[in-house]
Amino acid sequence: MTTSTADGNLFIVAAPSGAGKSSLIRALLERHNDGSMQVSVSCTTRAPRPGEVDGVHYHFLDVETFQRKIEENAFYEWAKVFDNYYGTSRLVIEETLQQGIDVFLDIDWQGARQVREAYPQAQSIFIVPPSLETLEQRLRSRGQDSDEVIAGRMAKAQAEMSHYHEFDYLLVNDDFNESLANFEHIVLARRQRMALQQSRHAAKLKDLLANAG
Ligand SMILES: Nc1nc2c(ncn2[C@@H]2O[C@H](COP(=O)(O)OP(=O)(O)O)[C@@H](O)[C@H]2O)c(=O)[nH]1
Ligand SMILES: Nc1ncnc2c1ncn2[C@@H]1O[C@H](COP(=O)(O)OP(=O)(O)O)[C@@H](O)[C@H]1O
Repeated sequence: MTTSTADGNLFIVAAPSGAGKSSLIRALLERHNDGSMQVSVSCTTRAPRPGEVDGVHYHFLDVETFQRKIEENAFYEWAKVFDNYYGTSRLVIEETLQQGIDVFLDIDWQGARQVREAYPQAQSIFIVPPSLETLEQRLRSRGQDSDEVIAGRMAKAQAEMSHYHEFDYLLVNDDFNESLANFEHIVLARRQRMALQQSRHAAKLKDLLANAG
């Protein structure tokens, strides 16, 4: 991907299912609803949960369509998670970043690896629950998955968590408001740093042009 200093920032947010990543991203976007941040809507072959809307929560695709998109190189990253395919649309990410908008990717560790390789300046945040018991309680309280699905997610949680060290930040989501404040701090600090770099570039360029003239 070609980048300019005015590009938006790319944030990877991963967590075991039920740790609270969707809730934290949603709450952050509600606090910054000025169009400067967006969450990427992934494509998936999993069935919609009750209340999930096509194009809002996910783009729900059949396996054949998903595989065709893989062949067309339409995904920035993709992975198989819990026996379903999930992927991030390349075009949407590139266009959104080029508009200077920050993008959040709610993806698993496999996707995070691919994004880091393609876009090393991406910031990655791993969210963990305070305990496995709490994780199970959250999956149950969400009330959207069957016992079988919850058991499968709990079984995979430890495998997902074993990748925490690949991430720039680790956030323990115990008290929600405290986690939200920490999450916001990470995001705003990155923005500030990039803005500072950009202004340094601008100042250097001005000097260079003045000296050349
Ligand atoms: N690699 C990758 N993983 C994704 C993508 N979208 C969602 N996931 C991950 O797939 C897993 C399951 O997501 P989902 O079925 O929505 O369950 P939830 O995490 O319990 O809400 C989570 O770890 C998501 O972060 C994507 O576009 N790419
Ligand atoms: N800090 C927290 N304390 C208590 N409940 C939480 C907290 N964070 C999230 N939850 C709840 O846990 C459930 C799972 O959160 P969700 O954001 O859907 O997880 P994920 O996107 O990581 O799968 C939801 O019912 C959510 O409201």
